[in-house]
Amino acid sequence: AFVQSSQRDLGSIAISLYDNTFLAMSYLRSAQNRLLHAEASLQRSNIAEVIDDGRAGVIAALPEAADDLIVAVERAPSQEAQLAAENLTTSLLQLSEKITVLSSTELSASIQDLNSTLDTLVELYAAEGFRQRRSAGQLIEASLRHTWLAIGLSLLIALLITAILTRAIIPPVRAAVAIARAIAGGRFDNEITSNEGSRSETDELLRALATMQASFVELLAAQEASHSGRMEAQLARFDAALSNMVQGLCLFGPDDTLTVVNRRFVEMFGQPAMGCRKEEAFGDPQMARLFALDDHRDSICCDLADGRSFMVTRRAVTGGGWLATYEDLAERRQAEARLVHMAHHDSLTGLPNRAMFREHMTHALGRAQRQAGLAVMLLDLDRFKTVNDTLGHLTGDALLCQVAERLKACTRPADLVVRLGGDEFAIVQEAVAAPEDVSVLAERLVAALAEPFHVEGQQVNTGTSIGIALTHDGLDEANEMLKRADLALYRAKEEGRGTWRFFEPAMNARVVARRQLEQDLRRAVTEEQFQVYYQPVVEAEGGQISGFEALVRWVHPERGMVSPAEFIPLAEELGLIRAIGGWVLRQACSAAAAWPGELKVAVNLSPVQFSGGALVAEVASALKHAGLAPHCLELEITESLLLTDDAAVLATLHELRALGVRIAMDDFGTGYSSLSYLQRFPFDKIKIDQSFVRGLGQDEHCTAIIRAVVGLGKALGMTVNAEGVETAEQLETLRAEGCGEFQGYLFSKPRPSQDVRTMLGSPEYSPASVRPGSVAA
Ligand SMILES: Nc1nc2c(ncn2[C@@H]2O[C@H](COP(=O)(O)O[C@H]3[C@@H](O)[C@H](n4cnc5c(=O)[nH]c(N)nc54)O[C@@H]3COP(=O)(O)O)[C@@H](O)[C@H]2O)c(=O)[nH]1
Repeated sequence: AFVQSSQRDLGSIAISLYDNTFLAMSYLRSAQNRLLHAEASLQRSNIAEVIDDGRAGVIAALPEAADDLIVAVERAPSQEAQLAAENLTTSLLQLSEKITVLSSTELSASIQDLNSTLDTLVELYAAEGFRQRRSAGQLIEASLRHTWLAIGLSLLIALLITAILTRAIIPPVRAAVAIARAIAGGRFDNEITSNEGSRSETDELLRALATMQASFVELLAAQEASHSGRMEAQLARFDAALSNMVQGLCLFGPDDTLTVVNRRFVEMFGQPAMGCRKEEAFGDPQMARLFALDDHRDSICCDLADGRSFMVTRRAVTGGGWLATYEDLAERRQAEARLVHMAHHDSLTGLPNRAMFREHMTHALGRAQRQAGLAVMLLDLDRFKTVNDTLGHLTGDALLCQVAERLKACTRPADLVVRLGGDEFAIVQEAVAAPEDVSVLAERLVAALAEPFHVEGQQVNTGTSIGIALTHDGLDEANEMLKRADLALYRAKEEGRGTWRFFEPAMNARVVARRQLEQDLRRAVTEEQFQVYYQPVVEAEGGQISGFEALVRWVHPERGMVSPAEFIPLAEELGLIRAIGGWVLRQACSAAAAWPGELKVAVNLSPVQFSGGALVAEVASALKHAGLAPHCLELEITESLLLTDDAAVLATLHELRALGVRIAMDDFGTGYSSLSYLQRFPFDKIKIDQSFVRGLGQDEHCTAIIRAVVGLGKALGMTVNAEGVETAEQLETLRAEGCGEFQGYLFSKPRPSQDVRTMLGSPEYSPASVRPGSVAA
């Protein structure tokens, strides 16, 4: 900084010398020259006596000299010089003013005075310039001195710093190198000390080394632990493998002493003395036979004195020694027998399976040719899928076991009861003298399975349908008989389940037709070949339409309109009902949203739609999408859904209710314990099954049942709907019994969506105005 300041000062002096002193002096010299020229021209004019010409030269020179002097004033190197220059300028200007009144001599004398004053002034400027030059020289010398001093000081400081750093850094760095070498050499117990809290590089380095050493120690400990853990796990696995071997095992070392025996070996032969040679392992010389194998025979059968037989297998061990395994031949035979049993029996029910059925049939058909006839019955549980879907597979399995027991209880020991798979059972009845023998058994079976089951504390109702095939031409074959029984079973199910049918040749065609229907239905779902029809629900009081029931129709491309009674059970069986039911729900909600007022729409739900857990969300989404108020949607469920006290079904019903939709019990009275269902859930509506309405006037029980249901509905605060009302007489009776609303052909058949407005526009749906026979088409 000092050197810089000196140089700056020197620079200023040099500039001042040039800009002020030298330039000012040059202007002074210029002014002097002008005066000298003026004086010279004055003298020349005196000599030539052309005085005016000489005076003219002076008049021109004086102002110019004054201008030069003004510059010299401005650049004066000191105040003294400046004052002198100003005085001279003033004198010059004064002379210039008096020039005309002065004589040539006076003028010449004045100019000479001015010249001599100018000389003095030049000397003054020169002296000032010299003074400045001298101070520049002094300054340079001082600057040089200071520069050397600064260099010397810097060197001293540098030496000092080097010494301090050397003392502070090198010992810790040496220590760090030694520690790093020790760590690299595998020593991890080095004592590493560093200055606590210090942020110096060496302390940081030492701390890093300490951390590194600690990490190595941890890593080694972890490796060791994991290695010994692996070893232990390996040993445990090895031990578990040895202990769980079904064969006995012993291992002799290279010195032919007993080294290892497994648990099974001890169970088989007792504990031998370990570390002994084979002759001494057991006290009993008989037992030495167990080790009597030589290297040339690797497998022998060894009979012990106690009657047991073992298959002994010997193997040489790499590195010397040998091991032998022992298999109890009696156990092997038992295991083989178990395998044969498993191959021929169903693991769930313990009944013979399909393989056993075939074998048995081969023999039974041979016997049938020689003796009396043979019947194959094929049984399928009714509503088993619903039980499985709603109550879960464990309940389904338990039900199948109970069914197996009942089937066995109904048959004779000579009959073979088989589980073919799923809910399909078969019975082979031998020594059949006449078809009636088979019918008697079939009837017994249907009745036995129609009785409620009690599974895991719940009552489950199922039933069975039976297809029967009889030997008839002596050329029968197991598969063919099964196929015929299957066709008969189809017919039994079609005819309402809970019944049996004998095979008839015409059934073949029906089954082919059903298979075709299955295919068509699958396509119908993808191509949405459905329509929703609407049947009005009429209020008893006032005869107004309060809503419509949505009923699906399948518009088959070739067969035309197919009844839901035909395809809904099939859709349930094929797992298509969720797609169809969801579609109907969305259509019905959208249609109802467009109806005037607060008309309700009732949608039928299949029990299958309750499984899978998506129903509530599906209903909520249909309502939201259509913009329909939840209380305008009524969901109809059937009693079959409540076959059991299934908590999940009830929870779903409560969730649906929480959405705000209404829940109706459809086909009421057709189940086994209809009344008890009403306890389980607070329905909004009960729909009396059509069969009771149809029975009015013919069967007095029907009137009694309707009266009871209406009374119950009133007591429980539920609307009672009578469906299937076809005649004015039925209507009158139902009205007299107090039914709240009606549905039936008497008012209208279900009709397509576009007819709803026409139905609503009809002058009156008042029961009084509807004459029997005036049913809308
Ligand atoms: N899970 C679903 N099931 C549905 C759906 N749509 C219909 N169904 C069920 O199919 C069964 C047959 O229905 P359908 O052929 O439509 O018969 C209904 C009416 O047409 C019929 N009905 C109405 N009034 C009368 C009458 O006066 N006489 C007479 N003989 N029949 C009449 O009754 C059926 C209505 O039944 P219900 O549902 O019990 O009120 C039927 O079980 C339908 O439930 C569907 O979308 N999903």
